[in-house]
Amino acid sequence: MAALAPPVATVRTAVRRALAGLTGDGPVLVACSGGADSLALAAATAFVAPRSGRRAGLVTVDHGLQPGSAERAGTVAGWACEQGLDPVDSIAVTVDGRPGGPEAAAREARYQALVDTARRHGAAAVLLGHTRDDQAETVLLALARGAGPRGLAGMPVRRELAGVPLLRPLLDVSREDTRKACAALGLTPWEDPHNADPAYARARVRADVLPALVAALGPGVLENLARTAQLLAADTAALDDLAATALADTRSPDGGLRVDGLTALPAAVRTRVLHAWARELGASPAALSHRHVVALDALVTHWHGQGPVHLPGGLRVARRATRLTVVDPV
Ligand SMILES: Nc1ncnc2c1ncn2[C@@H]1O[C@H](COP(=O)(O)OP(=O)(O)OP(=O)(O)O)[C@@H](O)[C@H]1O
Repeated sequence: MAALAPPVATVRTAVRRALAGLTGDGPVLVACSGGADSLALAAATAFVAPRSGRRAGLVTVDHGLQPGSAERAGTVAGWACEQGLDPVDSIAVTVDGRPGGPEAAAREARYQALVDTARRHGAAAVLLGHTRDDQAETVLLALARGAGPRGLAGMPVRRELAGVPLLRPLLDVSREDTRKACAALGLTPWEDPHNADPAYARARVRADVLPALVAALGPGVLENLARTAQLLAADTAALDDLAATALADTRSPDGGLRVDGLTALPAAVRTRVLHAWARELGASPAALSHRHVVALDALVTHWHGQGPVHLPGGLRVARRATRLTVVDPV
């Protein structure tokens, strides 16, 4: 018997670990674009899942944004059926008419389709193919825009969207290994032209910045960036827990927040409380910025009678005596 190529074993081990932590007995669905990362993930899942007593299927989304996208989706779905993956779905989505740029609109449509499909099949989880290299890129992009620990924590290994667990089993696996695993299995990945398009910041980081970092600082730099994300994810989760408790403790009966309770908190917890409260009031997370939270915090720590703080969504928050409270829009 031919020896198993090490990258194939690496990807299978990562998938085995992810499946071991799952509850519920529905199938897992691999979200597969046909690119090297999610193709290697799908091949590994087709091998590992049945041996772990779990059904595995695949979903591929056709965004309809590039010529030939329907054929690509059909090829991926056909391959998946040959691998014994079941169920297999190819979902066409409409990206036009959604808010945000084309990339954000495509992502939103894709996640919606993935979650809808998972719910339809009662899936235990959706598996995404993000790798360690994707995580390193995410951390660098977050650093470049001055993100806080939440941004630097990168993409989580697990999160829930509309009640569906989304897992990223390959966050510790390099892109080089997913490519090598595909080659060892005789699979030809689809090359997404967007990945090489210098119009996108992520593509420029991938093509220019990461290779320069590796050349200057050595090959360990990608693993180190991903580790930074992991460490910050743990710290962020702990601070979020503290903030949730503090938010409950500082609420006043009218739904506002007590200034004395806020003043007693460390800044890292207080700003999280203010951020969480603003979201709860209806400020959209995408529009709520560091500047808004700093202005809310100043109502607590640098009070000199200043006027209300304007938050996204037309909300206004003012200090009234010893409370922060929502005031009527102008
Ligand atoms: N069209 C799609 N259909 C289904 N899943 C997708 C699609 N596009 C992306 N995904 C999922 O999202 C993950 C991240 O995709 P993205 O395009 O951001 O990264 P990538 O590194 O190019 O991944 P890949 O090599 O798998 O295409 C993919 O690995 C896959 O799990």
